[in-house]
Amino acid sequence: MDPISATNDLLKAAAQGDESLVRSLMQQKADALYQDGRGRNAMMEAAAAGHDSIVTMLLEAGTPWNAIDKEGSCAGDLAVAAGHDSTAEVLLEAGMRAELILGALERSLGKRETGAQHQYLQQRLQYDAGERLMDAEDRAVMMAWEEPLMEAHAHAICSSGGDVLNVGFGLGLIDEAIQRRSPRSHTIVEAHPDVYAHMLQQGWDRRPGVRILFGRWQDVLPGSGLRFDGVFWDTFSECYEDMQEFHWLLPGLLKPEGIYSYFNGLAADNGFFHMVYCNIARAELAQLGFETEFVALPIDCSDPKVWEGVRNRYWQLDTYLLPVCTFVPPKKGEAAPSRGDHCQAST
Ligand SMILES: C[S@@+](CC[C@H](N)C(=O)[O-])C[C@H]1O[C@@H](n2cnc3c(N)ncnc32)[C@H](O)[C@@H]1O
Repeated sequence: MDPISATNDLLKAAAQGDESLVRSLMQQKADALYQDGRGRNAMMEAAAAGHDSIVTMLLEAGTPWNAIDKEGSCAGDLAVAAGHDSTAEVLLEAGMRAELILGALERSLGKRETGAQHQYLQQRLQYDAGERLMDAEDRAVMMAWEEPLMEAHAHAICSSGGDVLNVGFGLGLIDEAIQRRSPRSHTIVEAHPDVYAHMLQQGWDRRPGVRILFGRWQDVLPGSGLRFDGVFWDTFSECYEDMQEFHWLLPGLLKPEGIYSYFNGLAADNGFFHMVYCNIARAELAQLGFETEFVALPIDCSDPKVWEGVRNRYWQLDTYLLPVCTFVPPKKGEAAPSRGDHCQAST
């Protein structure tokens, strides 16, 4: 059979779940990467119909877990939408494995964007009527629609009422929510000079229990000797590797049973990619001694008016998965987690 006919037949055989035909067509050089008029490849067809073994076969043949069709759905999205939980699980594990290996490879090659943060910190920022904080390139640094999320994050990290740390002030939404809970102390780390000036102008240095550390968390937290009961992390112009680096600091920043939470905007333009990243973060935090649960909160910011004039539409989902990570340090005699463990791609 010629490769074009074999490829067309592969799409049909994958949808129908005919495993032996799929295998035979692959041997006849059918193209598993081919995407038809709707942008669907054979693995997407198999995933939409819940054929786990064919999905596994096509993954092993090199089909990327994260190819998307013309509507922006990947194979995992199609499996989830059709209620095929076990198929979604196969793809979730494949996604985690691939991303962890990629991350480990990039780290070992020293591949990392470092200029973006430097550029951001040099830019002039603008507070738009308290509704949003914008950078000089029309990117929203923080937006008021996040207020209910910040309220929920504050609730999680202030549960013990003790010493609380927030990294990244932005609009100060979470800091207002923390203040309403009157913790014993409230430390805020902020790196941008315009945001810091705004904080001083608003009198944040005189608010009860507040200590402001002006500078990048990378510079002001390591070696500070500070310990907290609750920590929240929400910065801007930093990447997943920066977040990992922050996570490595956590065992030295949190008291036992302390709560850590972060703005969960990982891959927030696709539901399945988002799930993969939530699971990667959970697995990596587990290696550092954290038990993580995600609390699902409905969120609707789909009104186009919200995003008028904003270049980076950083949220596109209808459910927010709020991470609540409890620090359970290893008991005496148990091995302490290390940065090296964390880089394993086998979780
Ligand atoms: C998304 S906003 C935080 C919003 C905040 N959660 C709120 O409730 O309004 C991000 C903030 O982190 C600050 N930031 C960015 N990188 C930082 C870093 N490396 N260290 C400390 N602050 C940083 C930004 O200047 C910005 O004020």
